[in-house]
Amino acid sequence: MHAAEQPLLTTRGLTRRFGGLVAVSNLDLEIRPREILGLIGPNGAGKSTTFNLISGFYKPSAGELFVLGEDCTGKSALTISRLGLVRTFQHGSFMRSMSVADNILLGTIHPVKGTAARRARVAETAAMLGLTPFLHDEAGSLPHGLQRLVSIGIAFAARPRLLCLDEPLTGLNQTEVANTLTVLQRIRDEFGCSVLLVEHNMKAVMRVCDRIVVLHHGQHLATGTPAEIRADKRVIDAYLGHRHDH
Ligand SMILES: Nc1ncnc2c1ncn2[C@@H]1O[C@H](COP(=O)(O)OP(=O)(O)OP(=O)(O)O)[C@@H](O)[C@H]1O
Repeated sequence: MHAAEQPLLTTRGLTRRFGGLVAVSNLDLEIRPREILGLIGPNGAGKSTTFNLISGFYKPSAGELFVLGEDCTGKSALTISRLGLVRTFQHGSFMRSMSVADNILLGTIHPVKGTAARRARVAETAAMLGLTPFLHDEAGSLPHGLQRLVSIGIAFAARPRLLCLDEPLTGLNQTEVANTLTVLQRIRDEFGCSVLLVEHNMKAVMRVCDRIVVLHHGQHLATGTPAEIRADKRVIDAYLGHRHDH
């Protein structure tokens, strides 16, 4: 297989139990280069657990995880992030009292060497995200939608191969959602970065994702393009029939 075609991430039989509860069961997942992959499903389906497993925050009870072909089963979040998988957290992760520039700078500390190179990376990242006019503002003083972009900026400043976003659209208004989706498409198109999107906003997921994986009760229910998923009776019965457009 050509290196460019190698999946960025592969799981085989990935399983996580919490006591007697199987939160993720026997999951086979593949994330390809340059794709926006949506991970959806009803509350409690196992999305966050999957997200934590593939980013190394949880250890699997069984199964395997490969990042860029390297066996990362049971490896730490730091090891996995150094291979190019960077994540955000559900409620945003940034320093409210620091400037936007200093926040993005935090994301450059490990991956970028030297002050000048870091400053250049901050400027380029801010430009990508439309944050240049706000670089010197306190991050906590910005509107909600821009605060979310600061969180994404910190993660993207590392120029990951795979950016994993946990519900980045929750609480955003329509304009902010549209703006964030444009940013995700630019991250894919201009930087060749793949995006894993865990999100309940179905309209947005259907609009931006190349492929979608549906989980239900910790199990894989379906994988397909947005059109395939929308038409899948099992998905409609388990999830889309009870719309989750918040
Ligand atoms: N740390 C934990 N300890 C015990 N049970 C957990 C833990 N984390 C998740 N679970 C359980 O595992 C199942 C899957 O939860 P998970 O948070 O992965 O679902 P989700 O699809 O992300 O849900 P939501 O959309 O509500 O965020 C749920 O039954 C949940 O209660």
